[in-house]
Amino acid sequence: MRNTYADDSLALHTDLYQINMTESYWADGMHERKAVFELFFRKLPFGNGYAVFAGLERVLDYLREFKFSESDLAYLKEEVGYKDDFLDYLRTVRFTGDVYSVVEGETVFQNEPLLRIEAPLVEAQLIETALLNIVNYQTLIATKASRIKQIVKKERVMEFGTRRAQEMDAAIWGTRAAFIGGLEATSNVRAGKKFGIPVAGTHAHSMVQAYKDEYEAFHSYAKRHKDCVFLVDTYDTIKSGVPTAIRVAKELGDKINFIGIRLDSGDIAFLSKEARKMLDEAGFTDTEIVVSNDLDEYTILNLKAQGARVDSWGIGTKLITAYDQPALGAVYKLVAIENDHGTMEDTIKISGNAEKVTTPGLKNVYRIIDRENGKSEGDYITMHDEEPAKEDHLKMFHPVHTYVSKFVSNFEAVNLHQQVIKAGEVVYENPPLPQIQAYASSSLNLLWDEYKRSLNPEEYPVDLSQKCWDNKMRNIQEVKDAIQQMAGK
Ligand SMILES: Nc1ncnc2c1ncn2[C@@H]1O[C@H](COP(=O)(O)OP(=O)(O)OP(=O)(O)O)[C@@H](O)[C@H]1O
Ligand SMILES: O=P(O)(O)OC[C@H]1O[C@H](OP(=O)(O)OP(=O)(O)O)[C@H](O)[C@@H]1O
Ligand SMILES: O=C(O)c1cccnc1
Repeated sequence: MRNTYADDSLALHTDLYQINMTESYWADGMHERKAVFELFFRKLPFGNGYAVFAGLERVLDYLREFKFSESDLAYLKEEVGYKDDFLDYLRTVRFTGDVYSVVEGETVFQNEPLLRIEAPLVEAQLIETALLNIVNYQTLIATKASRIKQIVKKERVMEFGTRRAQEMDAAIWGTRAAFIGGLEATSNVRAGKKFGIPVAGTHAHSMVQAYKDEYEAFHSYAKRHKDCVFLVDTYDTIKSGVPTAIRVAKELGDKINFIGIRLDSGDIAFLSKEARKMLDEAGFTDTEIVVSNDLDEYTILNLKAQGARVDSWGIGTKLITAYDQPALGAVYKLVAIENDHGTMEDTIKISGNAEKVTTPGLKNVYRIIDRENGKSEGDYITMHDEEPAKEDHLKMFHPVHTYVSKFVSNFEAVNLHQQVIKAGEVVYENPPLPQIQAYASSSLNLLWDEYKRSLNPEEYPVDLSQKCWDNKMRNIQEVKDAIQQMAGK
């Protein structure tokens, strides 16, 4: 069974428990209490030394439009059994809060708030699932793309993954995230239309198979397409594919723009070197060799080490599905809530695992940049009312291994958060995508190379201010005292 609705909305793109909690908050009169949630991940993906934030554009669209439609409410009534008074309340819910976020393309790290949501409790609660859904995937793919681009360096990388992506939304938004991470083009035409990403492509084996002959296929392709990249590995790359491509290019001369060839199977290092020799000997020294076939940063690094002659990389499955780590694991945690008397109180989630204990209270995250060398010393998480830019020097220490510390002076402290929504109104205009991509690249330039290497990078410091640390310890102690008191009763 599949139902379609003219007034479909994304408000139900949430977990049932969010609506159940909303019902309790509403029934207990807590729904309007101001709550503060933070969205962050705990561990960098792919063993990488940094991540690239993406997803804000869709988050803003989602929050701007947030509203239960009549068919949503009818479904909740009929299928879940919520009562009319609660449904009448849900009908009025919009997102009216404030959102602070890092911008898309920002280099980000573990345990720092990427978004801070300050809103009435129900609103902040209902949006959790969708926000995580969006940011988890897009940040993961932008990071994977950036990793790949760090290895490729100057050659062009094209995103070829739509056919292998986890359904259509993932292909479209994954492509956008991949572009933010540094890819130059996509084969997905709809992503090109929707986001202005350059589209690019060659042709498939099926075309050669359809004509049953490489010469016929290349000729026919060239008749209608001036820019030609011929796929040369359908039968035999060296004996048939490359010589046929050269023959067609020579015959058609200026009538076509012979961009080059694509290799999609076999030993890419060997074949690319052989093909390069053949193309050069035929006088096509400016032509490009495009390669594809289950590539990722590891294979590319290896191919480069073997001296493969590649000008352009087409990357599908392993990028768009984040093949080696399919989840970022970002979470959304309550850090403060208004109490009965109308003042904000911190909240904490305790865990046996020190790294999983949340850091309570409203916080900011600053990038501490050394004024002398322009490089980033680390990120510094403060309580909301601290102003590290006004300090002469900062003590930065590891949030778990506190003995690891350093003093920094002559620094700039750049607040990574921008207010993107104010009282429900979007107040931030996302820059055009090429600008976001350029920002991602400049943000990465702040990092020393040690944090950017793909294998065993140094751990970038994400430290707490003394005040933040003391506040966390005080909150832990308060919870412990309360538990002890209860146990003693
Ligand atoms: N020289 C190379 N060094 C390391 N890996 C390579 C090299 N050449 C190709 N690969 C990678 O090896 C993997 C498998 O290639 P393989 O040659 O086994 O199969 P294939 O050529 O794809 O076969 P098929 O004809 O079924 O497509 C791919 O991920 C490809 O990118
Ligand atoms: O290998 P990926 O990184 O996932 O990149 C996408 C792949 O999609 C195509 O293969 P496919 O076998 O689907 O079609 P084809 O017959 O056109 O080669 C293309 O040739 C690439 O190999
Ligand atoms: O244009 C191509 O060569 C292409 C596009 C999608 C997937 N594989 C290859």
